[in-house]
Amino acid sequence: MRTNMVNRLRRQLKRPIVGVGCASTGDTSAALSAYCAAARIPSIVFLPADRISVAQLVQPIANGATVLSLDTDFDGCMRLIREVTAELPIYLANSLNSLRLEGQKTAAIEILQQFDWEVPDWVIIPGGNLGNIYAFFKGFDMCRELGLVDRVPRLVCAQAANANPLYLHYKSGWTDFKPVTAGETFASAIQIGDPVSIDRAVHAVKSTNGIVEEATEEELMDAMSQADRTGMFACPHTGVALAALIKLRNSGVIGTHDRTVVVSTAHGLKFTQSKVDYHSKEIADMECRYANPPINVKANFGSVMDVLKKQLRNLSGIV
Ligand SMILES: N[C@@H](CCOP(=O)(O)O)C(=O)O
Repeated sequence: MRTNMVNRLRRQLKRPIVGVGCASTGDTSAALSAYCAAARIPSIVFLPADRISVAQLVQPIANGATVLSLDTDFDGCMRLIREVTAELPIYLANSLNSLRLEGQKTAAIEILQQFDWEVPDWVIIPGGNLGNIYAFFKGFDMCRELGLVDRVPRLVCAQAANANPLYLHYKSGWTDFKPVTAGETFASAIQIGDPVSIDRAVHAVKSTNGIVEEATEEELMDAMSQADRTGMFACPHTGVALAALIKLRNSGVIGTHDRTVVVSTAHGLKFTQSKVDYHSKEIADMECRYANPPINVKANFGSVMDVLKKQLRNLSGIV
């Protein structure tokens, strides 16, 4: 977000802007409140009560934002803040704001730069409000227009099966878009049924010969946990994108030698509860096949040795 631009608008507009606002499932609100605090601009965030993690809730609170915890889902928060910002001089920073996308698109430029300007074959992006996929498209396409690269990657939008309006639209052959009521998902930041950037996302997918894929709760939690086993600490939304990668690889759509980037949208530390539930195998109807629960052991040498010998036998078969 360009806070210098907001500060300029605050001074120059006939009706000066008094603050910056967003509806959020926890990540936009964290970024917005941090930058606003640094730029000394008041921030106002609308959050769906009891639908975001404690770590996500506490970030805007700590940064001094005005936090409205609303008894509705993200789509309800989004509708409300659009109504409110039509009345009050609050600058709406969600992804329907084209200036916001200008900042967001730089992630695509960074990918190309880090790949030494060699275009990856695929970029997989978790999709909720759908500004992200359009911003990536905009960044890649700008680099193509500038002649920095000669093509754009194929984009994959990965949605949770419980909140999959774009996936359904794609599967229907892009016939009339229908918003859905988003069901509960561990990928709570993309628990969105009526995305504001739907048209832009459709444009991004179509223009890149892209794909929309979905992941069930079990698929996304397993994929996240598999990634963690490699030393990452992924969030459930990244799990959705990784599950899409696994599915597209298994079906042969993504080839063995295709260079694929998976976009990770949040840090796993914001979602410790779902990881704890997974590793405790406390999720109904989920096998949790990569669970790694802690072992409770009596605090004496004999008990510790017994457990370790058994464990090492299982791990290496040599003790
Ligand atoms: N996942 C987002 C939802 C807000 O959408 P955007 O339009 O600001 O991208 C969040 O973290 O709040």
